[in-house]
Amino acid sequence: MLEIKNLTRRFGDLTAVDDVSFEVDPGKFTGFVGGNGAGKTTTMRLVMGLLQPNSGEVLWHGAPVTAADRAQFGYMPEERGLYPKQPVRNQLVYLGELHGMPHREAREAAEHLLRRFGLGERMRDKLEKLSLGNQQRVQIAAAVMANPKCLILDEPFSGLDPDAVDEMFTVLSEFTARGVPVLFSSHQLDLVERLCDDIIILAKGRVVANGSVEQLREAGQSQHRIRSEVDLGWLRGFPGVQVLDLDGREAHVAFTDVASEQAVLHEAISRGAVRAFGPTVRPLSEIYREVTR
Ligand SMILES: Nc1ncnc2c1ncn2[C@@H]1O[C@H](COP(=O)(O)OP(=O)(O)OP(=O)(O)O)[C@@H](O)[C@H]1O
Repeated sequence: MLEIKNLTRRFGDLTAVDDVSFEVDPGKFTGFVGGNGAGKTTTMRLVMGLLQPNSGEVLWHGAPVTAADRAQFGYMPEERGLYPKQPVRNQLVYLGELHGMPHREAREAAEHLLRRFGLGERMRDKLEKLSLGNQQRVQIAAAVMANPKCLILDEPFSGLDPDAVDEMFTVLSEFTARGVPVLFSSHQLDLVERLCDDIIILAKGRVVANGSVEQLREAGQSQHRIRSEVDLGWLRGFPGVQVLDLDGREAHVAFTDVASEQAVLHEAISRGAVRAFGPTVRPLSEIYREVTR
């Protein structure tokens, strides 16, 4: 397990990462979400030891992370690490060798990955000759090349079309299935909601929400949709109910307690047939707006 404990990093007067703590559990996809400048990249650089914290620490399996541990992490940096003018396969082989793989093994692993990513025909091409989406695939291949024990990926899915996202996710799932913790940052909330087990939301350098998608939804205000055969105007002013949206026979409401939920249901039935009554699934984008406000 990767633990980020009370990390703080300042740049002059700016506190880019402010007492940030969270965990990335084995075998889990943890999405790291936050607006521009929230501190995601800085946190990832601190995890990788590319920046030093002003305070706080990073633990790997309960002990302070070492250079040897980090050498076994797969990292996809924001600035991307590969050379545009070098052939794709050579770069992956070189990376594998840097991580201690014998040449032959590195070459086999690189070729296997590139074929897997649909780039079998492009192995000898310079990176810059590939489309942006394919360059991104190669960057992901580089991060997973040396059988990483932990993956730290800065915006791995940006610039990928939906099919490519699913393809990359399938590849990364092979690592989580083996217990590898994966932390990835993203601006694409719908994608994070769909792919992640856990989510960390960062705003102005601080963690403002942390948990599974279900936990975040439950922690927020619970909303219900009601559809009736008669007008629902009576909901306005009903005790324990906040009307969020009302359109004749259909309403979105929030209950302040379980008792008011039952009271409204009884009242609705007494006034006419109720066609729908149940909690609505809130999109992550809504929760995000709430916690980053
Ligand atoms: N080396 C640096 N020197 C000075 N300020 C920095 C440095 N690196 C980051 N910052 C500042 O720290 C804050 C957090 O930046 P960071 O890149 O970590 O955010 P982010 O969440 O990754 O944003 P984005 O989604 O835009 O990439 C920003 O205000 C940024 O300008």
